[in-house]
Amino acid sequence: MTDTLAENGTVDGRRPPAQLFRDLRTSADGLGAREAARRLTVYGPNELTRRAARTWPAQLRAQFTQPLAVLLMVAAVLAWLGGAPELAWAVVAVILLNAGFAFAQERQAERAVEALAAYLPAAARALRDGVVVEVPARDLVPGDVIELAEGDRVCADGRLLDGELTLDLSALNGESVPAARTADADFAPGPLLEARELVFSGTACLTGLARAVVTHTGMHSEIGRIAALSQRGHTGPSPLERQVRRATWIIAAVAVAAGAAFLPIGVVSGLGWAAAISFTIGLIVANVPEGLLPTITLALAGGVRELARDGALVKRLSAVETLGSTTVICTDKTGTLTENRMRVARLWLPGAEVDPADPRAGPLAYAAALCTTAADAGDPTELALLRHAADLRVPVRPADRDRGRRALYAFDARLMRMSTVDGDEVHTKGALESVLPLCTRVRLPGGEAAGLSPEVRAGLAAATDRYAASGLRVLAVASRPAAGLPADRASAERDLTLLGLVAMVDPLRPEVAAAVTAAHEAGIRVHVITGDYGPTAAEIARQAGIGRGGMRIVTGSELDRMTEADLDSLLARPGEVVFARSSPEGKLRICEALRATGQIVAMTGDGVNDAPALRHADIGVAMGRSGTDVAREAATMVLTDDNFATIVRAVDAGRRVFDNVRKFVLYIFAHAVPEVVPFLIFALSGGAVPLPLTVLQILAIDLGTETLPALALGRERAEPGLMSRPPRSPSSGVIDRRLLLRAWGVLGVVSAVLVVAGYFWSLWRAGWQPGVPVGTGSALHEAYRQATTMTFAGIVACQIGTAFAARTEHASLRSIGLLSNRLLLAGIAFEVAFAAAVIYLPPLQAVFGTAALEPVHLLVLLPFPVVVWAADELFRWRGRASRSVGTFGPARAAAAAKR
Ligand SMILES: Nc1ncnc2c1ncn2[C@@H]1O[C@H](COP(=O)(O)OP(=O)(O)OP(=O)(O)O)[C@@H](O)[C@H]1O
Repeated sequence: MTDTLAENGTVDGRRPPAQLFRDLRTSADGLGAREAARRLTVYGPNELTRRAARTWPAQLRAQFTQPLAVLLMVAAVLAWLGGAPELAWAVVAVILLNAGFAFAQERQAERAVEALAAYLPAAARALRDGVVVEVPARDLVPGDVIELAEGDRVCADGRLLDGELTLDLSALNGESVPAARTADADFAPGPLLEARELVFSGTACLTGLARAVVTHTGMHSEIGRIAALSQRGHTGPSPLERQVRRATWIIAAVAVAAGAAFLPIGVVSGLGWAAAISFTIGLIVANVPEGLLPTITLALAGGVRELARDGALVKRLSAVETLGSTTVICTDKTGTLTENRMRVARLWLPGAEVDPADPRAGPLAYAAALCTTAADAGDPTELALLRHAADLRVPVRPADRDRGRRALYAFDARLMRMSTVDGDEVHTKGALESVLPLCTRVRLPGGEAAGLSPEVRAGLAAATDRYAASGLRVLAVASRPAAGLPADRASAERDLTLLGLVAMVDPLRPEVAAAVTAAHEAGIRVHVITGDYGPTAAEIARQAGIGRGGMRIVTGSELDRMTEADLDSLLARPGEVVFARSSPEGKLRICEALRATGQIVAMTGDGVNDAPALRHADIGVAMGRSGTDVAREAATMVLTDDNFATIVRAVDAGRRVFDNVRKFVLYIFAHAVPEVVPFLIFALSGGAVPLPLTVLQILAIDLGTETLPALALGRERAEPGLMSRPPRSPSSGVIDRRLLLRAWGVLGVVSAVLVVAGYFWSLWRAGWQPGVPVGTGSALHEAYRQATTMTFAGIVACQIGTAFAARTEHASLRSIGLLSNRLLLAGIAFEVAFAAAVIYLPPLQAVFGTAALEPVHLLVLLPFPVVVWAADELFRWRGRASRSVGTFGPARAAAAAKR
C-alpha cells in the first residue's frame, strides 16, 4: 500500500485525515498564506510541465529542413554548378530571408495563442489563514484545504475531509460514468483511482459540495504521472493551413515541371546552357509561394488576437476559420441573450397578486431568500431574492442563513429545484412544474393553509402564463415545518405548502437584437436552447428578433419523444426553434442532428452537463463569467463578456480573416502570368526576341517589391456585404476557380499584355528589329537593358493596380475608399522606392541588369495600374450584377430556404 508513497516521494492520500494532517503539517483550516508561499517554492507551481516545447534553435532549424527550403537549396547548388554564382547567392539569400520571416511569424503566432492561456486562469478556492479565498490553481500546494463544488475542475489530487461529490474521471480512466466520492469512505485496497475518498487533478466535479486536503500537485498528481494533460491544447494544422500547404505543393510542382520543360526550349532557342539553367531556376524560385503558409498562420493568429480584444478567447487557430462558416448558432437564454441581472417584478400569492413592495409578500420573500446559497456574489436569481427580502425589511444575512442551515439539496438543473432545511423549516424553490407536485396545500395571505383546490391551480396556471407571456422568469416557493432532520432529498421535499410565485425580469441585453439581425443577414439561423419555461423563453426570443421564418417552441419532454427523423425534419424546416426545459442530453441530440445535416454549429453552454455538447459542436462556446470551469475547458471559444453579440462579432472576424487570406493569395498569384509570358515569347520566337526579363529582376519583384503590399492586404478591413452573404460552404477551398480566373485570367493577362507592350515599345523606339543582336558590346545593348527595365517596372506598376483590385472580392473600390488601408499605402510607397532604387542606383543597376528609365518611359507606365485595376473592377461589377439578377440570386434563396 505504500506504492504511491514510494513512487511519488510524498504522501499517501488514502490515510485518515488526522494522519494526513500530521504528514502534511496542516489542519482542517488549511495553511497560512506565508506557509503556502514557502511551500510553493519547495514543491514548485501546480502545473504540468509541457512536453518539452520546441526551443527556438530547433524551430529555426526546422525552417531550413522543410521541403520547400530543400527545393530552393537544390536550386542554389544547380545555379552554382551551372556557372551562375550570383544567382546561387541570390537564392541563398532568399532561403535565409524566408526562413527568418517564417520563423518570426511562427513565434508570433505561438505567442498569440500562449497569451490566451493566460487569459483563462484556472482558479481554486482554498482556505488560507482560515478563510476561503480564490487562488490561482497553479499556486496550490500540498497541505492546502480546498473547496469543491458542482462545475469545478479539480486542480490537485487530494483527500475529502467532508461532504460528497460525484466526479467525472474520464480524463483519467476514460470512463464517462460519474464516480461517487465521499469523505466517510473506509479504506479499501485496490486501484488508487477507485478509492472513494480521493479526488484527482484534471477531473471534473459534477455535483455536490466538499472540502479536501491537497496531497499532490503538479507533476506529482495522478494526471501528471500519466501526463495525459500534455496532449491537451495540442494544435494541429487547421484545415485552411492544410489546404494552403497542398496548394503550395501543387504550385511548386507546376513551377518545377514548367522550369524543366523550358530548359531544353531555352537551350534550343540559343540561350546557352548557363543562361537557360539560371532562368529555369529563377522561374522556380519566383513561383514557389514560400511565404504563403507562415503568412496565413500569422493572419489566423492576428484573428485570434483581435477576437480576444473583442471578448472572445479562441483556443485553436483553426477555430477562426470554422467560425467564418458557422451556419447555426444555438444559444442559451439567461445571461447570453439577457443581462443575467434579475429583479423581482411581480408576486403571486394564493388569492392575491402583489407588487414587490407589498408587505403581504414578506413571508414568501423571506422563505425564498432563505432557500439560497449565494452570498455577495453568486446566482443572479438568488441575489435578486436576497435583495428583495431586504427591500421588504425581512432581510436574510448569508452568514446567519448558513449558520442555521441543517441540510442543503443543491439546485439540480434536471430537477429544476433546490431545497434547504433551515432551523426547523424545509424551504424549496424551483420551476412551478417541479415544485407543485410536491405540494399538498397552499398558504393563504392571512397565514392559514388551504387545500390545492382546482381554483387555486387554475389561478396558478393563469398567473404563470401571464408572467411568461411578458418574458418574466417564474419561481415557485414552498415550505413546511420539519421536526427532525429529513433522511434524504425525497423525504425533505414532500408535503410542502406552496407559498406563491416570484416573477423576475431579466432584461434583454441591448446589443442582442442588432446581433440577431446581423446573424440573419449573414444567413445564420439562431435557435434558443434553455432550461427556462417555454413561453418565457419564447417572449425573450421574440424580443431579440429570433423566429425569422416562424418560431416553434419544443419542450424537453416533446424533444424526448421525438425520433431522430422527427428532429431532423423539425430542424430542416424553415424558421427558428426555442427548445425549452431542455436537458443536456437534448442539447447534445440537437447538436448531433444539426451536424449530421451538414450544418456548422456554434453552441453555447455554461453548465457541467453542457460539456459533451460543447465538445461535439463545431464551435463550443462557454461563458467566461458565469460558466463553470468544465464548460470552459470543453469549449473552443470562451466569451469574456458572456454576450451573444460577441458570437456574431466572432463570426464576422472569422469571415474576414478567411477573406483576407484569399486577398493576398490573389495578389501573389496574379504576378505569375506577366513573369512567365515574357519568357514564353523569348522561347517561342526561337530567340529572335531577346529575353525581356532577367532572373534577378523576377526575384526583386517577388521577394522585394511585393512583400509589404501582400502583408498589408492581410490586414484589410471587412468588405461591405461580408455579413450579408450566406455562410461559406466548409468544403469550398481558399483557392477556388473564381480566384484563379481572377488572378490569372483577368489581372494576370491584362498585366502581361501591358508589360509585353511596354517592352516592345521600348525596343522598337531604339530601332530594334527581330533578330538584331542586343548582347554586351552590341549597339543596342543599352536600349535592351532599358527595355528589360521597362518590363520590370511594368510588372511593378501592374502589381500596384492588382493590390488595389485585390482589396475587395465583390465590392467596388469606391465603396471602401481608395485610401482606407493605410498599411497598403505604406507598402506601395515601399514598393515604388524599392523599384526606383533597382532602376536608378548604379550599384544595383549592375546587379539587376537595369538601366535608368527616361521620363517618357515613366509616362507610358503611369496608366498601367489604373488599367489593371479597372479591368478587375469591371470583372467584380459583372459578378455583382449577375448575382443580383442572375444565377446567384435564386441560388442564394434556395440555400436560405434549405437552411
Ligand atoms: N437557483 C435556483 N433555484 C431554484 N430553481 C432555479 C434556480 N435557478 C433556476 N431555477 C429553475 O430551474 C429552471 C431551469 O434553470 P436553468 O438554469 O437550467 O436555465 P435558465 O437559467 O432558465 O436558462 P438558460 O438555460 O438559458 O441559462 C429555471 O427556469 C427555474 O425555474
